[in-house]
Amino acid sequence: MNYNIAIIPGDGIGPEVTAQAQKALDAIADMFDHHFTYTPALMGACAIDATGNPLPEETIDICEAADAILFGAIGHPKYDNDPNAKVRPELGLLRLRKSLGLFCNIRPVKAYDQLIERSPLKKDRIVGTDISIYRELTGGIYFGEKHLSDDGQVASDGCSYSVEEISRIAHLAFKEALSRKRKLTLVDKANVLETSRLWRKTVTEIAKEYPDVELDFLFVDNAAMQMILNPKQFDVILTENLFGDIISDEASVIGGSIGLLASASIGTDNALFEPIHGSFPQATGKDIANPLASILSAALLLRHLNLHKEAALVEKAVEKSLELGFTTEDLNAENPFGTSKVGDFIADFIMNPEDPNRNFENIFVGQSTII
Ligand SMILES: NC(=O)c1ccc[n+]([C@@H]2O[C@H](COP(=O)([O-])OP(=O)(O)OC[C@H]3O[C@@H](n4cnc5c(N)ncnc54)[C@H](O)[C@@H]3O)[C@@H](O)[C@H]2O)c1
Ligand SMILES: CC(C)[C@H](C(=O)O)[C@@H](O)C(=O)O
Ligand SMILES: [Mg+2]
Repeated sequence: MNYNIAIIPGDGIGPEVTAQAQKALDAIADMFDHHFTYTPALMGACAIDATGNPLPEETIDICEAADAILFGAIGHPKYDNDPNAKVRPELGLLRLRKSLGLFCNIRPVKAYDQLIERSPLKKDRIVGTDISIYRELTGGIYFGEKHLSDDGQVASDGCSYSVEEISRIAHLAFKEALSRKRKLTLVDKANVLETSRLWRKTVTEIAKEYPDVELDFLFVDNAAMQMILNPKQFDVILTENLFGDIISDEASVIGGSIGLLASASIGTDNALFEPIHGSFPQATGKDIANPLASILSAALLLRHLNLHKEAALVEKAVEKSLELGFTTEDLNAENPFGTSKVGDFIADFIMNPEDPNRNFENIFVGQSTII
């Protein structure tokens, strides 16, 4: 089959990790006789440099025409450190999510057995953790009215949600729970925020349509603590935009590195796949960033295209790399492998799943470890 994939590498480590995900997709194409046509597109600081606009019109057109979008990361310190910047790379991503209607961001979190000893958290707390975070992505405080007073002394960001915005992601989260352990936790701040009270009311109403799903509620401050104290209690978490952003970075510690956390941003007509991490500017060009979040995002992309066998093979390759310690320095400080070497390993495993040792020697060239 032929698939048209838009590729947005972005800034910082974005292009490096996306290149490894592309290697994995190319290997899948070879193995399963698919054809992936990649159309590159600009977004973020690189797009500002090239066009003055963090999200050029052409990028939206390319994404709308694609079967799926693979995105790396955006962001640059020159904007992070300048509160007066008129235009920002992040605006590109926010506008893309909004204009493609990518309202549902799914962030799977798991404790890989192979990495249990690498997590900074105690083993018995995290073994078996498997959470699916459903983060609302096109509403809330991210998209509310912003204001800065003329004298620069007062600023505000409005937060609003409609029943419709809450309902459409809530239904998807309940359906996900039905296919898992049948538990859904709504994370909110209903003791303070009007928007959170609307979330509780709406989700409680929708729960009547899913009697087999156990629904519970946690205030976000407590949820942040429970995530570290007892993450195994969670199955599906449903939450609004800002809380989902924060709680998913926190949850990534369970797995051992944010460099492992993939995500799918789903809308009615489009879908975009991206690591949850940012452009990690300190690592740019050093070949040290973990590419597995991007590679696992490519696996989610394959699932979206209904290529489940293919996705499972990519996931198996990732698990093998974790098992052998074939990983970057965030997971393997003693004997780290480069970003591109990890990508080579994954592609090689995909092409030789029955004989994974075949090309190890080539890949290990220049590395002190011999497995
Ligand atoms: N989706 C996105 O594009 C996205 C997400 C978050 C942040 N950002 C942007 O990225 C820039 C940097 O932000 P930040 O430093 O807060 O977040 P970040 O995710 O880029 O990095 C935070 C820390 O996480 C670790 N990390 C991140 N990615 C990693 C990887 N692939 N492998 C190994 N370790 C990794 C590093 O220790 C790093 O210092 C900012 O401009 C920010 O706006 C973009
Ligand atoms: C870069 C930023 C706008 C973005 C967000 O806050 O959604 C990022 O942190 C993420 O998690 O994808
Ligand atoms: Mg984030």
